[in-house]
Amino acid sequence: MRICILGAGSLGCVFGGLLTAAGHDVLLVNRSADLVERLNRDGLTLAFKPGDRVIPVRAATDCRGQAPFDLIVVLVKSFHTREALEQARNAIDPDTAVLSLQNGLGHEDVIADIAGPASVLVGKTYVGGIMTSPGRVVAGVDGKATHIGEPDGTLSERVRRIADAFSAAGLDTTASDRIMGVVWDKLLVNVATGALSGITRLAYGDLYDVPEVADCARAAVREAMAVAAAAGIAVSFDDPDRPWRIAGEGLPPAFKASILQSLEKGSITEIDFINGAVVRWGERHGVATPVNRTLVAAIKGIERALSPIHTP
Ligand SMILES: NC(=O)C1=CN([C@@H]2O[C@H](COP(=O)(O)OP(=O)(O)OC[C@H]3O[C@@H](n4cnc5c(N)ncnc54)[C@H](OP(=O)(O)O)[C@@H]3O)[C@@H](O)[C@H]2O)C=CC1
Ligand SMILES: CC(C)(CO)C(=O)C(=O)O
Repeated sequence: MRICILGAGSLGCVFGGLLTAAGHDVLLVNRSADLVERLNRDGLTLAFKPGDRVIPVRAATDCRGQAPFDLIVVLVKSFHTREALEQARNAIDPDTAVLSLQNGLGHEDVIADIAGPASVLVGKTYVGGIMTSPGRVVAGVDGKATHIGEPDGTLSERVRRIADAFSAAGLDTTASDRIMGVVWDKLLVNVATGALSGITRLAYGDLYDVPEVADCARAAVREAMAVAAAAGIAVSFDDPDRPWRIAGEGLPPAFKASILQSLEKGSITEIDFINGAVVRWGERHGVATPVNRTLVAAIKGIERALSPIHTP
């Protein structure tokens, strides 16, 4: 398959590296010329528990001159999606599937705007990646599932084909007929810990030690579950404690949720797509979301206090 990883950062490199190693024709796109040069010169190093694996990869700073891809996997941060896809327009044709594996809600609308509704695939992943230096990524793949699907839940041939290709590459992937439920399951996990990590500045080891934080996390998840129910979306959890627990499962005590990582880099965060999405969906469906609203306000305030934020 001809695949573009749009936003080859921490997570994109894990998917791009493993799909390249499995024999697919993969282009890793990252706007950093320095990173692209290193990847083309030295290959990508994926660090797994048993040891490092160096994978020769093909990288570029954009999609200029590229023929249309079979699949584009969107893995820029949520606030970069529109810009990145606009820049990749020439590499999208009616047969190109565009799959977001980003956290949060709302990416599919942006993809549909630019690539057309027929291109849109929906996905979520529990795979993790942290780029520890340019071109070296610590990968968390074992036991971490990825789910992809058509927005309407159809188990199409293309979804099955892509899921099979990902699984054969070592990325355990399911073709899902309830992908919107899967999307909300992951949203609940991010709602539980993301904003609270950013506000408290605590890594997971400490975050889980503060009972008041746990109470607040469960309250935020409870609101999001009420919104999902009002919207007719069936999530897998009935206890708000589960998403809170799952967020930290298998991660080292020093692990920091991505919202905290963004703030520590001086960047804005994906809060609008996570707790912010719960607030917007709550307004749409008549469900009050005061806890999520407050978490959004606090993170927005921190982003402002850290300004001048680097322009993303
Ligand atoms: N990392 C993880 O473990 C997980 C991440 N996710 C989700 O995956 C998405 C990506 O996260 P992550 O990999 O951590 O983020 P990263 O910031 O590590 O990677 C995104 C990369 O995209 C680059 N980029 C930004 N704009 C463009 C553009 N226009 N064209 C090409 N490249 C661009 C960024 O460059 P620059 O650095 O200059 O901004 C960055 O290197 C997010 O939605 C996140 O929530 C989901 C599950 C786990
Ligand atoms: C690792 C996990 C699941 C929870 O922190 C995450 O998605 C994030 O930090 O954004």
